[in-house]
Amino acid sequence: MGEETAGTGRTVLRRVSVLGTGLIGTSIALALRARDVDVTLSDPDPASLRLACDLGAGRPMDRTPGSAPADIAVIAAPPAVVPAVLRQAQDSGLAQVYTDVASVKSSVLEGAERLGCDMATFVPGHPMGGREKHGPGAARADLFLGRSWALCPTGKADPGSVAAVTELARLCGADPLVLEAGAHDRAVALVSHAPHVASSAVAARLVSAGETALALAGQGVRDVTRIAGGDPAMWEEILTHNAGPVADVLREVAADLAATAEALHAQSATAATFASEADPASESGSEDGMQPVRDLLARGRSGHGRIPGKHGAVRRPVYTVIPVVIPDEPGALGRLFAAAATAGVNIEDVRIEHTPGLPLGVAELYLLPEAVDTLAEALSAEGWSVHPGV
Ligand SMILES: NC(=O)c1ccc[n+]([C@@H]2O[C@H](COP(=O)([O-])OP(=O)(O)OC[C@H]3O[C@@H](n4cnc5c(N)ncnc54)[C@H](O)[C@@H]3O)[C@@H](O)[C@H]2O)c1
Ligand SMILES: O=C(O)C(=O)C[C@]1(C(=O)O)C=C[C@@H](O)C=C1
Repeated sequence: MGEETAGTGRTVLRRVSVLGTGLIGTSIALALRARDVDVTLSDPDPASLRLACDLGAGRPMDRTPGSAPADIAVIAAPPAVVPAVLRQAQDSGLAQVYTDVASVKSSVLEGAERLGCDMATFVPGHPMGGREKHGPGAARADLFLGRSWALCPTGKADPGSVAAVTELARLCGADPLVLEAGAHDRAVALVSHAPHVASSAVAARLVSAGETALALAGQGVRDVTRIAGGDPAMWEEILTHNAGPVADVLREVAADLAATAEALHAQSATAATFASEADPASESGSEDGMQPVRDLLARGRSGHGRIPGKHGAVRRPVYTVIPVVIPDEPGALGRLFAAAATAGVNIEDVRIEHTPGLPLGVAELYLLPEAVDTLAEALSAEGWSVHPGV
């Protein structure tokens, strides 16, 4: 399970095996590679494995008989298969310590116990970083920077196993947090799983939205519905495995929404009466009717304010975005990237905003702040329409 560095109390991880090279497995592998850990990879989907290797996340696992066990094996597969993958990995002596990353913990632990897994070397985990995209192509080495990483060891876990998985989380830039599996599941029902359903419920309204409404979509609806873009099959699995706690939270959300809808319905009837009778004296009555709405908005603001990480806790690099107008024609993006390369500037990320029917689009280039002036000057000199600071 790795060695302990004398005097530091920290475990040194030299070799980690990642089973499942999707979004989370590949992101963990990339973070570990950046810390010079030797990473071996496996996935039943050869295309995922190949892409993860090509991205520099590690090398394919080679299980020749007698090969030394890795310090840790990370099972980064869908929740339902974790216990079986764990049992098989332990039977083959793949690693000294095992962890997983599934978004639910009680059902994974129950499954592992049921299959007779060795619970001394298994420390279930859940990194609280992710994206609405899946697969290795969406992976990022910085996905877990400044995020919590839940660890849910049972009483049977060896302290050395817990120390090794704690170090794994730290190497990925996360803050390990040890808690009991049931407490974890109730907590993530509140801060992750029910929010996902609420986001889906809002996004589902857009299925039958008219083109005019969609054309008016701004950042608000994009923020509220981003996570609804996640993989439905994965989320069905997560919700099935944490059904009770998620249902409890959703009942409370539904009660707030129902009370708000009721109050607004009554308000709209009152407003219609005002319009026909022009009776300002009854206005105070309508304000009282708005009390449930006022109350929800105030509680919502307070709850939002309680989310940690607003005061510098997140150490994720902050990129500066510079918009560049690009003609809608073949090769335009290639020329833009070539100009950045000539200027010696690395584009960290790029998004394209394109309005169908218009001959132009906007490429939003994500840069390290210190690279902005260099690139803006180089692109302007080549005649590009650059808009830093917009
Ligand atoms: N997506 C997120 O935001 C997020 C965040 C934290 C944790 N998680 C958890 O991480 C796990 C992986 O999710 P993801 O988002 O990376 O999904 P993903 O679809 O990107 O990747 C899952 C990978 O697991 C592989 N796989 C399937 N069966 C396997 C098996 N038997 N053995 C090994 N690999 C197998 C698939 O081929 C795929 O490459 C899930 O348990 C999920 O609950 C997801
Ligand atoms: O940021 C996102 O896209 C996520 O949904 C990530 C998120 C979350 O709810 O925070 C989703 C599920 C995971 O199990 C952990 C993290």
